This record gives sequence, C-alpha cells and structure tokens, in this order.
Amino acid sequence: MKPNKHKASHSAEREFGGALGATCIPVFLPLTVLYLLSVCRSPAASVLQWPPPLPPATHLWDPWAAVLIAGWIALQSFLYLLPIGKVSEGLVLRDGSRLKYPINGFHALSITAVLLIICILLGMPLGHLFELILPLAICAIGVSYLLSMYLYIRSFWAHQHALSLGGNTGNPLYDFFMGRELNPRIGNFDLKYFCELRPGLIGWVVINLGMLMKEVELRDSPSLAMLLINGFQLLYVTDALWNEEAVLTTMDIVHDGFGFMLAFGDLAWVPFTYSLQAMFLVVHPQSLSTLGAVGIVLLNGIGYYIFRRSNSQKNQFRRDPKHKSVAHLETIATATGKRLLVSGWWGFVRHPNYLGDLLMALAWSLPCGISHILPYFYVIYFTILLIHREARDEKQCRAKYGVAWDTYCRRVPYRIIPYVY
Ligand SMILES: NC(=O)C1=CN([C@@H]2O[C@H](COP(=O)(O)OP(=O)(O)OC[C@H]3O[C@@H](n4cnc5c(N)ncnc54)[C@H](OP(=O)(O)O)[C@@H]3O)[C@@H](O)[C@H]2O)C=CC1
Ligand SMILES: CC(C)=CCC[C@@H](C)[C@H]1CC=C2C3=C(CC[C@@]21C)[C@@]1(C)CC[C@H](O)C(C)(C)[C@@H]1CC3
Repeated sequence: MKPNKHKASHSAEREFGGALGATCIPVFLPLTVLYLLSVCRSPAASVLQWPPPLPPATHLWDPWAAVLIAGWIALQSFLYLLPIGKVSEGLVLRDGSRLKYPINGFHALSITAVLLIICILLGMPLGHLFELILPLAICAIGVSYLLSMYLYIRSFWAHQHALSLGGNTGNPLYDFFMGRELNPRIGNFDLKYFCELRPGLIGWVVINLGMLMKEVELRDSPSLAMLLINGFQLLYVTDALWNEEAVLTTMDIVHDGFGFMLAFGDLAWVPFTYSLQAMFLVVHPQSLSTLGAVGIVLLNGIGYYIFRRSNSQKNQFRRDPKHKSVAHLETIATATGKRLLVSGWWGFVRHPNYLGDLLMALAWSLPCGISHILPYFYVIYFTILLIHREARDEKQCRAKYGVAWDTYCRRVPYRIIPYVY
C-alpha cells in the first residue's frame, strides 16, 4: 500500500525548543537516566562528583535484562487484551468518531501483584533488580527508540484526520519527537493508551519492590523510609489505574501525538527515574523518627486529598455537570458550549491537581533525608514539567475558550500555588 500524502501544518507553533530541542532531547534524556542511576548507586551519590561515577561497559549489558523487558511487555500486553472490566469511549475525534478503550488497568495491576507474590514465594530473587537496573534501563531506552521509529514510519499510512495537530510539521526530527499519529492502533490495541499506564507505571512499583527486597537481603528488614516510599508510590499508581478512565481526557491522550517524547517518557523515564528514591535508600540507609514519619505521611495525605478531589471534581463536572456533587458549583459559560468551574477546587487555583501532585512529590523525597540532592530530583523535574505543562494547557485553553478563559484567569488569578504562582 502506498503511504498517504499529508499536508504538513507548517504554521503549527513548535514546542520543546523546536527542531533543536527535538534533536537534543532524545540524546540528552536517555543519558540523564543512565547518569542518575549510576550516581544514585555510588557511595557519594553526588551529582557534582567529577569525573562522574560511570560504570564499566560490562555493567551496561545483560541478556537477562532483554528477556525481562520483553517478557514484561508481553505480560502487560496480554493483561491489556484480557476481556475483563468495562469498555469506555474516548472524546470525539476530528472525524466525529469515538475510540473504545478497555478499562482493566486495575485488574492488570492486581494480577501482576498476585503473580509477583507467587514468584517471591517460589524464591525468585527480586532484589536482583538492583544489580540489573542499568541493563534494564538500556533495554527500555532501546525499546522506546524502536517503538518511536515504528510509530513515525507507520504514521505515513494514517489518514490526515488521524494525525496530531502539533506533530505534523514536515520536519522529520521534530515530528519523530512529538509524534505524528494521535492514536496509533494495531487492531484494537491502542499503543499510546497502553504505554501511558501499563508497562512503565506498574514497572515503577515493581522496581520499588525490588529495592525493598534488596534492603531486606542486605539488612534483614526494610527500613521505615523504604516502606513509606513504596507505600506512597504504590498508592499513586493504584489510584491512576483505579481511575484509568480519567486518562482518556488528559492532554497526552487527547492532544499529543505518540512519538519519542511519550514513548520514552512512559517506558524508560517513569520507571527508572521515578524509582530513584527507593534505589537511593538501598545504598544510603536513613533513619527516620516516628514524628518525622507522621509529618511526611500527613503531607502525602494532604497532597493526595487535593490531587484526587480536584481531579475527580473536574472529571465529574465534564461527564455530568448536573450531578449532585458538582451541580451547586459556580461556573462561567464559554462560546464552545462547555462551562468552566470558578468555585470549588478549580476556583482555588487554576491547577489544584498539580498542587496536590507537587505536595506528594515532596513527601516522596523527604524520607531520604536532606544530606543529598539526588532524591529530590523528582520534585525538581516535576516542578519544571508541571510549570511547562500548565503553560501549554493555558495556551490551548485560551485558544479554545477565548475571552471566557481570560475571565476565568481574572477570577482565579493563581496558577498552582495560591499567592505565590
Ligand atoms: N506524575 C507525573 O509524572 C504526571 C502527573 N500528571 C498529573 O496528571 C493529572 C492530569 O493533568 P493534565 O493532563 O495536565 O491536565 P488537567 O487534568 O489539569 O486538565 C486540564 C484541562 O482541564 C480543563 N479545565 C481547566 N480548567 C477548568 C475549569 N476551571 N473547569 C473545568 N475544566 C477545566 C481543560 O480542558 P477541557 O475544558 O477541554 O475539559 C484543561 O485543558 C494532574 O493531576 C497532574 O498532576 C501530569 C503529568 C505528569
Ligand atoms: C522528561 C519526559 C520525557 C517527559 C515526558 C512526560 C511523561 C513522563 C509524563 C507526561 C504525562 C504523564 C502522565 C503520567 C505519568 C508521566 C507522564 C507520562 C500519569 C500516568 C501518572 C499517574 C497519574 O495519576 C496520571 C494518570 C494522572 C498521569 C497522566 C499523565
């Protein structure tokens, strides 16, 4: 079959530093993952160490890592395809159609947990993930490159209306990075939706568990700090999969194409950098007072409460504005027919869900103490990501809602942190 001739949207505004950013980021970010993992396992764990603690080449490759990554993706694909749970429709696409998505992520997590428990009881050395972490990361990075190349090539056979508006500029490197096709599918298997929530997110908590088991191997029992980090992050991942349907309305699914940025972010960045705190604790044990632990649990609880309540309020409002939990909230009309909330959580700041997420991010780093900056990498990166994401969302909302958005911004002047930002 001949590839389709597409009209490139040369006028689309370029994000992430345009073509230069799209050329540098796919080189820089994978190296950052390997650098952070190497530093994290070194005794000094200092990001300022020079020369950096680079591992010998023999530590970078292990055929077992390739087998594990392939097996993991195969297992998660199998669980995704299981005919359990409900099927939901996504938002209306440009051609007026709506795609169907399986909502069985929580089932996948539960079945994975049972399989892991069985494997551990049978004596599988999960703590060995600690030794295998660099080869695993290299394989995951390799998979994200291969997947992005496949996505880029196949996009030339997609219909014009199936392409994302931002990733179809005609510049190959930029389009490879941003992703040309919006919802690439093999049959009913939606590649972007699968990658967003399954292999990387569930892989993240499995790596955390591996670090906990390594701690048990080394010191006979897990530390309080390790238990807190495992517990907090498991709650976050479970919440994401329990509320899987809500992902169908996020920017990533609705607006962004599926290219290197999301493929690498989902498959390599999330599992291998979001688990840095647990990995740090294996080599750098911390003692945590009960009072400190209570304070951190409280911080995570407050963050989670804000994150969940605000996300649920918006999702409920978008699904059914007349529902009794949201019908009383004050709103403003927009020319599109959709309304914007100006009271409740969304009248507090314009992104209350980001605020909650940031408080949780801080609670995930604090159990690692304050002697090193490395465990705070997630908070720092996440703050930058959310500020950038907020600006992207703001631009899209202003284009969508025009003056109504300006009225909303006047009514709710702060973006994420009241009276600060
Ligand atoms: N852990 C991680 O690495 C990451 C986590 N996240 C989390 O993912 C979650 C989703 O975030 P994200 O996808 O960025 O976007 P949001 O869930 O914040 O959604 C933004 C959209 O909500 C709608 N909206 C905005 N203001 C209002 C209002 N006042 N009333 C009604 N609707 C409104 C608009 O869409 P419309 O009007 O079209 O419905 C807007 O485009 C967040 O909790 C975030 O913290 C995000 C990125 C990374
Ligand atoms: C540095 C780099 C390559 C960044 C790419 C960004 C991605 C890592 C993130 C973009 C949006 C994400 C979301 C989640 C994970 C990180 C990425 C993929 C998310 C699945 C985490 C769990 C949440 O509950 C969520 C479902 C709301 C969230 C959705 C967005």
